[in-house]
Amino acid sequence: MHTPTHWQRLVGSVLPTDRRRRTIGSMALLALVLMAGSAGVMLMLADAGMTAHKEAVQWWAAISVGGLVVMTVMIFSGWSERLPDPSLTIVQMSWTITSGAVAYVLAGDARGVVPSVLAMILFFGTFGLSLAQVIGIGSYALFAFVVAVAAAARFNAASYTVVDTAYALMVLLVLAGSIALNLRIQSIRQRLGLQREALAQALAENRELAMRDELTGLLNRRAMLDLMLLEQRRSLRSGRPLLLALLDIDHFKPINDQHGHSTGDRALQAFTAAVRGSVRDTDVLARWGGEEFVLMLCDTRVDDGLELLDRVRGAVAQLQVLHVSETVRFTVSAGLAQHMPGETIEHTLDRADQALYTAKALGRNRVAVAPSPRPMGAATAHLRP
Ligand SMILES: Nc1nc2c(ncn2[C@@H]2O[C@H](COP(=O)(O)OP(=O)(O)OP(=O)(O)O)[C@@H](O)[C@H]2O)c(=O)[nH]1
Repeated sequence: MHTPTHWQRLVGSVLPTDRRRRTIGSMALLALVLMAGSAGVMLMLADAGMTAHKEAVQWWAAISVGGLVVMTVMIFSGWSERLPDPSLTIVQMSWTITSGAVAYVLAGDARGVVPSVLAMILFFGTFGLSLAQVIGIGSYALFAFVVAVAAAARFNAASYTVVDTAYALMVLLVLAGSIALNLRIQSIRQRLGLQREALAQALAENRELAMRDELTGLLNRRAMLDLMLLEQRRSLRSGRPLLLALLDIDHFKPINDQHGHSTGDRALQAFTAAVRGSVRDTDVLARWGGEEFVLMLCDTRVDDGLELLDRVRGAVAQLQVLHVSETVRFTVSAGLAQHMPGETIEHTLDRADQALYTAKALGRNRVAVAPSPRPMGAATAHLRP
């Protein structure tokens, strides 16, 4: 078993237990650490006399870090959950951009540190924002720094040199580059999202196709076997009877031979529709192969199953499939078996098949019931004309 390290235990005890909140909480913590680091650098520069206004830098550091501390507490306490964006990404980014712009004015000769922090801030929200939000926050950053560059030029007009112009250009370049890259990442994310959706849909369609017979749309043999095994367990637990019937269209080969394969196909489709129209939604019909079908009747007694199969037989006998000017008609024979506790599904199907054989042998267009399995294997089928 995985034993958490001391560090993981420590982080686990601080972060919220809810997974989503833990994720946004850890992002907020990261933003706070970055801001605290930047504030530390600014204070260090102020101490070294590199910035123009030492006291103002101290106030700036306290307010910038303090604001993020408040937001982090709002996230960790769960308070932000009542807001439209509980991660507070936009608020945090606006706060840090504003504080970066102020730092640019206050940093004096040290304003060269600002562009890298700015780039970090802008990439911070890349994965949590929509395209419109990226454009919005990018425009705000552009506005804030244009104001900051103008303010820095005005307040330090006396000592303004070409280096300050270079810093200003650098800030604007970093901004433009970050926004362009962010937009690119957004479009890649969007494309990936669409691809993921298409893939999930294709997978679902594939799964469906693998389970279904193409001609009739019914469950195929493999899918039906899985379903029967599931119902077998249910029936065993609940004690409710489970019936399996094998249905086989009578003299189907002549239909194909005389009227063509496509008429045969239409006959199979008409047969499917007729059977489905005669049974309950909970009864499951599957194509077992060729012109043979399996019908599973859950929670149904043999007498009721027989009555239902008789109804199916009648509905199929009424079918008319048109071929040129002729009408093709056909009938169906069925073998019914009740699944008995202790026997396998394959064995129940074998008994249904024997009953079907009996129905065919006795003239077709009829339903036969398989007798309960006997230890000696003696089997005689009860018949319904
Ligand atoms: N059109 C069409 N025919 C199929 C399909 N699958 C199986 N068949 C045909 O079904 C016929 C089955 O014929 P047989 O097994 O001899 O049985 P039958 O003629 O129905 O005779 P009985 O079952 O004894 O009444 C064959 O001609 C197969 O080619 C299918 O998907 N489409």
